[in-house]
Amino acid sequence: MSDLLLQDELVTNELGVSASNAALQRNSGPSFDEDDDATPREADEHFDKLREECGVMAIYNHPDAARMTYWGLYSLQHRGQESAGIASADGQNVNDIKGMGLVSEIFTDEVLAKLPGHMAIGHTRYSTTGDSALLNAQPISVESIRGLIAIAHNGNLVNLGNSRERLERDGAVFQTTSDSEIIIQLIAHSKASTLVDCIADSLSQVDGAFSIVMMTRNRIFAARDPHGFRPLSMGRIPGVDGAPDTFVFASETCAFDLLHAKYERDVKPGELVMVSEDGVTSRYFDTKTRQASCIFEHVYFARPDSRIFGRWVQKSREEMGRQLARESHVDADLVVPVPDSGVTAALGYAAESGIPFNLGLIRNHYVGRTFIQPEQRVRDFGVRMKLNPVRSLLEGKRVILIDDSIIRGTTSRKIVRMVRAAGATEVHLRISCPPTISPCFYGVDTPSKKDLIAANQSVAEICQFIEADTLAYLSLVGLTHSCTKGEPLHGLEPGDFCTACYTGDYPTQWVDVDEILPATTSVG
Ligand SMILES: O=P(O)(O)OC[C@H]1O[C@H](OP(=O)(O)OP(=O)(O)O)[C@H](O)[C@@H]1O
Ligand SMILES: NC(=O)CC[C@H](N)C(=O)O
Ligand code: SF4
Ligand SMILES: [Mg+2]
Repeated sequence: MSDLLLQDELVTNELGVSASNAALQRNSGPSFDEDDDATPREADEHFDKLREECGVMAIYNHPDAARMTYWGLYSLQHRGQESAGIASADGQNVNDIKGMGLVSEIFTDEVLAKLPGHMAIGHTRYSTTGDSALLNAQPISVESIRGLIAIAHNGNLVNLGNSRERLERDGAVFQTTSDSEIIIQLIAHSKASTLVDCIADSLSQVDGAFSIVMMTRNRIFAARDPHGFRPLSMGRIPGVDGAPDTFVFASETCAFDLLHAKYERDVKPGELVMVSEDGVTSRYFDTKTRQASCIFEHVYFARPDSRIFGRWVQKSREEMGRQLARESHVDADLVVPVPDSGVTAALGYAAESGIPFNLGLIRNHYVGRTFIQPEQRVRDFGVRMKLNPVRSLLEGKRVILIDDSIIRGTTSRKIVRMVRAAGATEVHLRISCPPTISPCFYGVDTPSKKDLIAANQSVAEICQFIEADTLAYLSLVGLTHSCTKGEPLHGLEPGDFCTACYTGDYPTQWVDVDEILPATTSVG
């Protein structure tokens, strides 16, 4: 038994926070059976659509632009599963088709045939402002004196103030209750002389997180907010036999691989890129703001096969695991990841500690992400439906479980019990980020403070609640180090990340958007 195990109170060291649970009170809180009273049918009836983040995609100069966008969105499905849409243009007309549900459910061959043209933009949505309804599905198109313009947005605006009322007084007719439409209405009502100036003018008026792609009948635009909260990359498919190249923009570079597009660069914070028949041009609408890219993209959201903010997610996650092993070692027989997002960090932890790695929990691939399910009963059932222990691996073993984060504590509590019930003699939990103590206002729908377990309980109390023998989180220094280590050329410095959900120190002023745009399906 390690020293860590013998300690019963919160242990804070230079790098991390940890706690042990030698005096487990296994009878405190609801019992396993009480937690599990949702039947499959009840759970199914209450199962909300999975909610993560939005994905955006754009393509310029391809004969089958809508189909390419479809494939790109398919790779970005993990960023949003509530609704999806594609708008295409052929130089004259813009058409769009949107629907509720998954990309593959909405876009059949027949539907894609109704989206002609060599340009397209697309979106997979997970709502943060405005409810999850067809009218808020994206791309959103608005007619202006400069023609029709369509937008797809990942992020969340925070300074909406009275801009919606002001625009309505100027004659804007809003079609949606989402924040994204404000950007496009500001463009349509800008007094600047050219479309590019109108866009730059609009983008410099809004604050918060926006990685956007836009399309007119003959141009594509891509832009990122000055903090660079959300990712957005540009890729290129070389033209065959002297034909012009195809340009692609996507939230994550994993979308490029399927299209045989080569990653070229990130759209920079505060940059507006335009692609037209004259080629690619770029300008900055803000150069003074400090970068604050979302570190949670590296911890949880993005796929490990994506390069985010100039750095492979796989590299960051593996290093998080290694650093976690250095900060909070515990003697054990087996390192077991909590799939999916815990897998890469667990590989790093095992490599650094020399403790064998194995898949002691098997994931059902037909159940998605659970942490933002609306009802506790459903979340409880969702975890059990999704993850199942491998008794033959766990029996008689001292197990270290590795997960990327604890939000409400639902997953951890279930998994620790599950692994113990499968015969593990000790269960130690290691988390590859610091305690999540504050909600996000920048496009990730983490719950309010009252539901974030680490905002209300100490690490020792959480350890007791989840019934682990010990619990330790990665330190903030360890996390930023893991996302920057060995990246001298393209990556970010530790200070270039937003870490507000671990510190409560937000890079922008924020307003609760629900107060400004209440979730309602009625418009006008
Ligand atoms: O403390 P909780 O409220 O339970 O939330 C934390 C869990 O939620 C996430 O997993 P999720 O199932 O959403 O997705 P994943 O398959 O990508 O890990 C995260 O990876 C944790 O496992
Ligand atoms: N998660 C997101 O990026 C959401 C985009 C936008 N705020 C919406 O609610 O539609
Ligand atoms: S608050 Fe957290 S989740 Fe939100 S942008 Fe900042 S680091 Fe990312
Ligand atoms: Mg998980």
